[in-house]
Amino acid sequence: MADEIALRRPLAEARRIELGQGAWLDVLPGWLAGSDPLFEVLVRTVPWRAERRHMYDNEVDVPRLLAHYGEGDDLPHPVLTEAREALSTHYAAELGEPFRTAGLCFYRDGRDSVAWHGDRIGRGSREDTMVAIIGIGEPRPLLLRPHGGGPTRVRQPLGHGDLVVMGGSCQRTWDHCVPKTSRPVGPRISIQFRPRGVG
Ligand SMILES: O=C(O)CCC(=O)C(=O)O
Ligand SMILES: [Fe+2]
Repeated sequence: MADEIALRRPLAEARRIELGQGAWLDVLPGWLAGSDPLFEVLVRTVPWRAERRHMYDNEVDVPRLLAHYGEGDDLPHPVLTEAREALSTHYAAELGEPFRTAGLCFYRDGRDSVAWHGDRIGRGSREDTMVAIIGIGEPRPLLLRPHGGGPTRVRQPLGHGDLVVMGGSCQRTWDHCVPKTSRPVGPRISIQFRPRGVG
């Protein structure tokens, strides 16, 4: 059933990209099947809110819609609970704790974006940790470069059920962003799972 919403590949098939400085990126294209029907459910049912605030090191007004699910909150679809549990199991030894929170971002079109940053609110600024992201809807590239600037070193498209996991020192030694684009692009939702105290 092409439209069934389910995880379809073992996480062991993820490919690891060593970024250097103790940072890495695991990539698993098409982890989630049925991402289009899931997208429709999330657009309709998630309590999206617009947010203008300062976040991360230096900026930013937030040109995208957000929703946050803390520990113990029910996630907006059971497949997201399954995904969080599968990630917690697969990375248990390496991470040493489960993924606990979920942040959802809705990029309505190419004007929605997130500026260069590391997830350094909390423990990501001091410790190795992991942030797992599933992209659904239209792919938008996640760019990575070493913290402090310089050219983009990785450009990883994320959409239609693709998974990336940023790990090791990635949040403090590297920055990531989803740039604006003037190309016509459809909407995209990003789902990020993080351990306790990582933001
Ligand atoms: O949209 C994405 O895939 C990345 C989002 C992100 O980096 C964040 O919310 O911290
Ligand atoms: Fe981030």
